[in-house]
Amino acid sequence: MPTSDLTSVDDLRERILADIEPLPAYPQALMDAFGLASAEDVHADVSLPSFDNSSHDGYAVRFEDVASATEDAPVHLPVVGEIAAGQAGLLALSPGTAAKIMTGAPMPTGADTVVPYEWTDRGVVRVVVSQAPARKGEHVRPVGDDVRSGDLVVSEGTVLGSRHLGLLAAVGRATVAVRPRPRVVILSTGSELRDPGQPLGHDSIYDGNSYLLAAAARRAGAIAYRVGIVPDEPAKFLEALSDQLVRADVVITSGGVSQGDYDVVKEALRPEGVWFGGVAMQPGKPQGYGRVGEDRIPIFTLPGNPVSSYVSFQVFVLPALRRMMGMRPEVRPVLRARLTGPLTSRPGLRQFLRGELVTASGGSSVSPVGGSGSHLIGDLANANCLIVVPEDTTSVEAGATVDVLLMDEEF
Ligand SMILES: Nc1nc2c(c(=O)[nH]1)N[C@H]1C(S)=C(S)[C@@H](COP(=O)(O)OP(=O)(O)OC[C@H]3O[C@@H](n4cnc5c(N)ncnc54)[C@H](O)[C@@H]3O)O[C@H]1N2
Ligand code: MOO
Ligand SMILES: [Mg+2]
Repeated sequence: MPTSDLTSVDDLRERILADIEPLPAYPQALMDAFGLASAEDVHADVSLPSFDNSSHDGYAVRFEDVASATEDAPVHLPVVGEIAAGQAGLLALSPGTAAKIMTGAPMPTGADTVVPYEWTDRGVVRVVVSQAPARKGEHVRPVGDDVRSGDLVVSEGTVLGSRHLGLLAAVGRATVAVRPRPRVVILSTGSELRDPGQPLGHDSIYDGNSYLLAAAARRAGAIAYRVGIVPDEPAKFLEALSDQLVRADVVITSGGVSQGDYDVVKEALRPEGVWFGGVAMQPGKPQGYGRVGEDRIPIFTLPGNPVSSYVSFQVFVLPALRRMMGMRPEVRPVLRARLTGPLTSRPGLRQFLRGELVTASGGSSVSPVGGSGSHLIGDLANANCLIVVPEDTTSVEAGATVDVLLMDEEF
């Protein structure tokens, strides 16, 4: 197939993303929302802090009462009470008095400043203050200093990590609207495939792809159902597929999409209206995408070569899963690194070569790992990045800067 007949990587990705919608949102208890995207803009119902409180253990005072305190001319104040965190304490502090106050405890009205213990004799009945605060309000955390009631605290699409869950709890939210993890069904096609742990004939190979794809889906945040192996028979493939559709938000198949006589996926799904075609990339040239079954479940039919499956997942499936979860489609930063040696690339195809990225203070460098063959899963596992060579580039010199995408576990 001449490269002019191929669909571009970006066109297919955009077509897929235009077809995929976020899954419906539902309210989720905070801890179970970890790692999911917020499906709402959350505004604070309270301010943080919600009352003026002390940042130090010490004495609540009026600034003017202690402003002159020095080591040589300390100020003496009667201690009229004590306020710990969680205790409403004194209602009002009269001029010329002090109240013991603990970190986080509410400031009594009338007091505007806190003198830490270290600047005093820690007196119980009377306190001797031998250092003056620099300003009124020192060691006091005023209402709304951090967050004001009504502020946007988490915006829609934010992937909820520890910081966000901590903040949501801090403003009193017990639940947050999220989108569910997509349920991804994974089918490997190929009569040559065997399950790991089973005996291998001279003409059979182990099914690596369903593990690769299930792990990649799980890493993306999805729930992966690894169905296993389906032989190269259209009727059996369609039967296995229809059995699985009830529990699928997405289906991924591997194998059977190229030009071969037993390319079962293409044969079975083309009549169903699934699109099959060549994409201007290597690995991952033969691709298919469409919808199947009564519920029109999105299906990605990835090529069978293991590296092709991996790259196709990263380029097409991952952005789609992220959109379903209400996340921005791209997750990887595109890094730039200096190439340690020259490389060549096929014209008209975007090539994803395996590389080893080394980051150093003087800048990052990247070296190709292994060859460009789509079957080289050993090298795929050893690499830590993909070097992306654009369609119009056929050679890159040593020392030139290239785009690099980190592998799944590396970011
Ligand atoms: N005449 C042509 N032949 C091929 C072309 C082409 O354009 N013209 N394209 C090649 C490219 S590029 C790719 S990629 C592959 C895609 O093949 P299929 O998607 O049809 O996959 P299969 O034929 O079933 O298998 C290809 C290869 O991968 C191995 N495989 C399959 N499934 C698994 C699995 N689950 N685990 C591990 N390995 C798997 C399979 O044994 C084959 O070696 O087509 C080229 N051919
Ligand atoms: O596109 Mo295939 O994935 O080159 O081997
Ligand atoms: Mg084939």
